[in-house]
Amino acid sequence: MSTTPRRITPLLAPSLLAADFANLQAETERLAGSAADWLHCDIMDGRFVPNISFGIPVLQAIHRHAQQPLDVHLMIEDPQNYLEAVRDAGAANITVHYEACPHLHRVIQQIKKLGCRAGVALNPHTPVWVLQDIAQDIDLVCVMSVNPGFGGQSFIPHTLQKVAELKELLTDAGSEALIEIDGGVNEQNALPLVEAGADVLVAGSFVFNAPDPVATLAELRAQLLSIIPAAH
Ligand SMILES: O=C(CO)[C@@H](O)[C@H](O)COP(=O)(O)O
Repeated sequence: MSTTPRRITPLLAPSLLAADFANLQAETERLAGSAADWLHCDIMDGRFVPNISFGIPVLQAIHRHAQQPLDVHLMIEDPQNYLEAVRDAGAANITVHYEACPHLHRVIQQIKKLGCRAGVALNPHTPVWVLQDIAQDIDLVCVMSVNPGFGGQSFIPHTLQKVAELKELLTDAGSEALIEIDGGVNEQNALPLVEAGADVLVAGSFVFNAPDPVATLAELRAQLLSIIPAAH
Protein backbone atom coordinates (compact mmCIF):
# COMPACT_ATOMS: atom_id res chain seq x y z
CA MET A 1 0.00 0.00 0.00
CA SER A 2 1.20 3.55 -0.80
CA THR A 3 2.44 5.84 1.97
CA THR A 4 1.34 9.02 0.17
CA PRO A 5 0.15 11.57 2.74
CA ARG A 6 -3.53 12.55 2.69
CA ARG A 7 -4.22 15.11 -0.02
CA ILE A 8 -6.56 17.45 1.77
CA THR A 9 -8.12 18.49 5.00
CA PRO A 10 -11.37 16.54 5.20
CA LEU A 11 -14.24 18.40 3.59
CA LEU A 12 -17.50 19.11 5.37
CA ALA A 13 -20.78 18.86 3.49
CA PRO A 14 -23.86 19.70 5.55
CA SER A 15 -26.91 17.92 4.17
CA LEU A 16 -29.77 20.31 3.46
CA LEU A 17 -32.20 17.42 3.92
CA ALA A 18 -32.13 18.33 7.61
CA ALA A 19 -32.55 22.08 7.01
CA ASP A 20 -35.80 23.98 7.37
CA PHE A 21 -37.39 23.54 3.94
CA ALA A 22 -39.67 26.51 4.56
CA ASN A 23 -36.59 28.73 4.87
CA LEU A 24 -34.12 27.25 2.42
CA GLN A 25 -32.80 30.63 1.32
CA ALA A 26 -31.93 31.61 4.89
CA GLU A 27 -30.59 28.13 5.67
CA THR A 28 -28.34 28.25 2.61
CA GLU A 29 -27.19 31.82 3.13
CA ARG A 30 -26.25 31.34 6.76
CA LEU A 31 -23.73 28.70 5.68
CA ALA A 32 -21.88 31.25 3.52
CA GLY A 33 -18.46 31.78 5.05
CA SER A 34 -18.95 28.82 7.41
CA ALA A 35 -16.78 25.71 7.61
CA ALA A 36 -19.03 24.04 5.04
CA ASP A 37 -17.03 23.17 1.92
CA TRP A 38 -19.91 21.76 -0.11
CA LEU A 39 -23.68 21.76 0.34
CA HIS A 40 -25.05 18.24 0.10
CA CYS A 41 -28.40 18.01 -1.70
CA ASP A 42 -30.39 14.77 -1.60
CA ILE A 43 -32.80 14.16 -4.45
CA MET A 44 -35.16 11.22 -3.80
CA ASP A 45 -37.83 9.81 -6.09
CA GLY A 46 -39.97 7.59 -3.85
CA ARG A 47 -38.94 4.60 -5.97
CA PHE A 48 -35.24 3.95 -5.49
CA VAL A 49 -35.74 5.00 -1.87
CA PRO A 50 -38.99 5.03 0.10
CA ASN A 51 -39.10 8.80 0.45
CA ILE A 52 -39.44 11.91 -1.71
CA SER A 53 -37.35 14.96 -0.88
CA PHE A 54 -37.11 17.67 -3.53
CA GLY A 55 -36.32 17.93 -7.19
CA ILE A 56 -34.61 20.05 -9.78
CA PRO A 57 -36.50 23.38 -9.30
CA VAL A 58 -35.61 23.36 -5.61
CA LEU A 59 -31.99 22.55 -6.44
CA GLN A 60 -31.98 25.53 -8.78
CA ALA A 61 -33.36 27.74 -6.00
CA ILE A 62 -30.70 26.53 -3.54
CA HIS A 63 -28.02 27.25 -6.11
CA ARG A 64 -29.16 30.86 -6.43
CA HIS A 65 -28.35 31.45 -2.76
CA ALA A 66 -25.42 29.09 -2.22
CA GLN A 67 -21.83 30.15 -1.87
CA GLN A 68 -20.45 26.59 -1.82
CA PRO A 69 -20.49 24.01 -4.63
CA LEU A 70 -23.55 21.76 -4.64
CA ASP A 71 -22.84 18.09 -3.99
CA VAL A 72 -25.89 16.37 -5.44
CA HIS A 73 -26.78 12.84 -4.38
CA LEU A 74 -29.31 11.25 -6.72
CA MET A 75 -31.30 8.60 -4.88
CA ILE A 76 -33.39 7.90 -7.95
CA GLU A 77 -34.01 5.27 -10.59
CA ASP A 78 -32.76 6.01 -14.11
CA PRO A 79 -30.46 8.87 -13.05
CA GLN A 80 -29.08 9.03 -16.60
CA ASN A 81 -32.30 10.79 -17.67
CA TYR A 82 -31.75 13.75 -15.34
CA LEU A 83 -28.00 14.44 -15.42
CA GLU A 84 -28.08 17.43 -17.73
CA ALA A 85 -30.94 19.06 -15.85
CA VAL A 86 -29.15 18.51 -12.55
CA ARG A 87 -25.97 20.06 -13.93
CA ASP A 88 -27.95 22.99 -15.35
CA ALA A 89 -29.57 23.49 -11.94
CA GLY A 90 -26.13 24.08 -10.46
CA ALA A 91 -24.62 20.76 -9.42
CA ALA A 92 -20.84 20.65 -9.13
CA ASN A 93 -20.80 16.99 -8.13
CA ILE A 94 -23.32 14.40 -9.25
CA THR A 95 -23.44 11.10 -7.40
CA VAL A 96 -25.52 8.18 -8.67
CA HIS A 97 -26.16 4.89 -6.94
CA TYR A 98 -24.31 1.77 -8.00
CA GLU A 99 -27.54 -0.13 -7.33
CA ALA A 100 -29.50 2.11 -9.75
CA CYS A 101 -27.08 1.92 -12.67
CA PRO A 102 -26.68 -1.27 -14.70
CA HIS A 103 -24.56 0.81 -17.12
CA LEU A 104 -22.52 2.63 -14.51
CA HIS A 105 -19.48 3.23 -16.70
CA ARG A 106 -21.60 5.03 -19.29
CA VAL A 107 -23.34 7.17 -16.67
CA ILE A 108 -20.01 8.18 -15.14
CA GLN A 109 -18.72 9.26 -18.54
CA GLN A 110 -21.91 11.27 -19.10
CA ILE A 111 -21.47 13.10 -15.79
CA LYS A 112 -17.85 13.93 -16.56
CA LYS A 113 -18.75 15.15 -20.03
CA LEU A 114 -21.15 17.58 -18.38
CA GLY A 115 -18.20 19.03 -16.48
CA CYS A 116 -19.21 17.70 -13.06
CA ARG A 117 -17.37 15.56 -10.55
CA ALA A 118 -18.69 12.02 -10.95
CA GLY A 119 -19.60 10.08 -7.83
CA VAL A 120 -20.91 6.62 -7.06
CA ALA A 121 -22.86 5.85 -3.88
CA LEU A 122 -22.89 2.43 -2.26
CA ASN A 123 -25.77 1.20 -0.11
CA PRO A 124 -24.75 -0.34 3.23
CA HIS A 125 -25.07 -3.90 1.89
CA THR A 126 -23.01 -3.29 -1.26
CA PRO A 127 -19.36 -4.35 -0.93
CA VAL A 128 -16.63 -1.97 -2.04
CA TRP A 129 -15.10 -4.48 -4.47
CA VAL A 130 -17.88 -3.76 -6.99
CA LEU A 131 -15.94 -0.58 -7.80
CA GLN A 132 -12.74 -2.41 -8.69
CA ASP A 133 -13.07 -1.97 -12.45
CA ILE A 134 -14.30 1.62 -12.34
CA ALA A 135 -12.10 3.02 -9.57
CA GLN A 136 -9.94 5.02 -11.96
CA ASP A 137 -12.92 6.62 -13.70
CA ILE A 138 -14.66 8.09 -10.68
CA ASP A 139 -14.03 11.25 -8.67
CA LEU A 140 -15.91 10.34 -5.53
CA VAL A 141 -17.38 7.37 -3.69
CA CYS A 142 -20.25 8.06 -1.32
CA VAL A 143 -20.34 5.32 1.30
CA MET A 144 -23.82 5.19 2.80
CA SER A 145 -23.53 4.70 6.53
CA VAL A 146 -27.32 4.46 6.88
CA ASN A 147 -29.94 3.04 4.56
CA PRO A 148 -30.65 5.88 2.15
CA GLY A 149 -33.93 7.76 2.20
CA PHE A 150 -34.10 9.44 5.59
CA GLY A 151 -32.07 11.74 7.76
CA GLY A 152 -31.60 11.26 11.47
CA GLN A 153 -30.71 7.54 11.45
CA SER A 154 -27.95 5.89 13.45
CA PHE A 155 -24.54 5.35 11.92
CA ILE A 156 -23.92 1.71 10.93
CA PRO A 157 -20.64 0.79 12.71
CA HIS A 158 -19.46 -1.62 9.97
CA THR A 159 -18.96 1.45 7.75
CA LEU A 160 -15.63 2.16 9.44
CA GLN A 161 -14.18 -1.10 8.18
CA LYS A 162 -15.75 -0.49 4.79
CA VAL A 163 -14.01 2.89 4.51
CA ALA A 164 -10.65 1.31 5.28
CA GLU A 165 -11.26 -1.38 2.64
CA LEU A 166 -12.30 1.22 0.10
CA LYS A 167 -9.25 3.34 0.84
CA GLU A 168 -7.04 0.35 0.14
CA LEU A 169 -8.91 -0.52 -3.05
CA LEU A 170 -8.62 3.04 -4.39
CA THR A 171 -4.95 3.34 -3.46
CA ASP A 172 -4.12 0.02 -5.08
CA ALA A 173 -6.00 1.05 -8.22
CA GLY A 174 -4.15 4.39 -8.34
CA SER A 175 -7.46 6.20 -8.02
CA GLU A 176 -7.70 9.75 -6.66
CA ALA A 177 -11.41 9.38 -5.87
CA LEU A 178 -12.54 11.03 -2.67
CA ILE A 179 -14.28 8.94 -0.04
CA GLU A 180 -17.45 10.55 1.25
CA ILE A 181 -19.45 9.28 4.23
CA ASP A 182 -23.15 9.92 4.39
CA GLY A 183 -25.49 9.16 7.27
CA GLY A 184 -25.36 9.45 11.03
CA VAL A 185 -22.11 11.41 11.02
CA ASN A 186 -21.46 13.30 14.25
CA GLU A 187 -18.67 14.49 16.54
CA GLN A 188 -18.15 10.96 17.88
CA ASN A 189 -17.52 9.12 14.64
CA ALA A 190 -15.97 11.94 12.55
CA LEU A 191 -12.38 11.39 13.69
CA PRO A 192 -12.38 7.59 13.37
CA LEU A 193 -13.90 7.98 9.91
CA VAL A 194 -11.19 10.35 8.77
CA GLU A 195 -8.52 8.12 10.29
CA ALA A 196 -9.98 5.21 8.33
CA GLY A 197 -9.70 7.20 5.09
CA ALA A 198 -12.74 9.45 4.71
CA ASP A 199 -12.18 12.69 2.78
CA VAL A 200 -15.67 14.19 2.92
CA LEU A 201 -18.15 14.08 5.79
CA VAL A 202 -21.83 14.64 5.08
CA ALA A 203 -23.80 15.60 8.17
CA GLY A 204 -27.47 16.50 8.29
CA SER A 205 -29.23 16.32 11.64
CA PHE A 206 -26.01 16.71 13.63
CA VAL A 207 -25.54 20.13 12.04
CA PHE A 208 -29.07 21.44 11.53
CA ASN A 209 -30.57 20.15 14.77
CA ALA A 210 -27.82 21.88 16.72
CA PRO A 211 -28.68 25.22 18.34
CA ASP A 212 -26.03 26.90 16.14
CA PRO A 213 -25.24 24.98 12.93
CA VAL A 214 -22.44 27.35 11.93
CA ALA A 215 -20.69 26.93 15.29
CA THR A 216 -21.20 23.15 15.10
CA LEU A 217 -19.48 23.04 11.72
CA ALA A 218 -16.62 25.16 13.06
CA GLU A 219 -16.17 22.82 16.03
CA LEU A 220 -16.17 19.80 13.75
CA ARG A 221 -13.59 21.46 11.50
CA ALA A 222 -11.36 22.24 14.52
CA GLN A 223 -11.65 18.65 15.73
CA LEU A 224 -10.57 17.32 12.33
CA LEU A 225 -7.70 19.78 11.94
CA SER A 226 -6.22 18.40 15.15
CA ILE A 227 -5.28 15.18 13.36
CA ILE A 228 -4.01 16.68 10.10
CA PRO A 229 -0.19 16.82 10.01
CA ALA A 230 1.19 20.37 9.62
CA ALA A 231 3.07 19.51 6.42
CA HIS A 232 -0.14 18.27 4.86
O1 LIG B 1 -28.62 10.66 2.02
C1 LIG B 1 -28.98 10.84 3.14
C2 LIG B 1 -30.13 10.08 3.69
O2 LIG B 1 -30.59 9.24 2.71
C3 LIG B 1 -28.21 11.78 3.96
O3 LIG B 1 -27.57 12.79 3.21
C4 LIG B 1 -28.85 12.38 5.14
O4 LIG B 1 -29.33 13.67 4.86
C5 LIG B 1 -27.85 12.46 6.24
O5 LIG B 1 -28.55 12.91 7.34
P1 LIG B 1 -28.08 12.57 8.81
O6 LIG B 1 -27.99 11.07 8.91
O7 LIG B 1 -26.75 13.22 8.98
O8 LIG B 1 -29.16 13.17 9.63
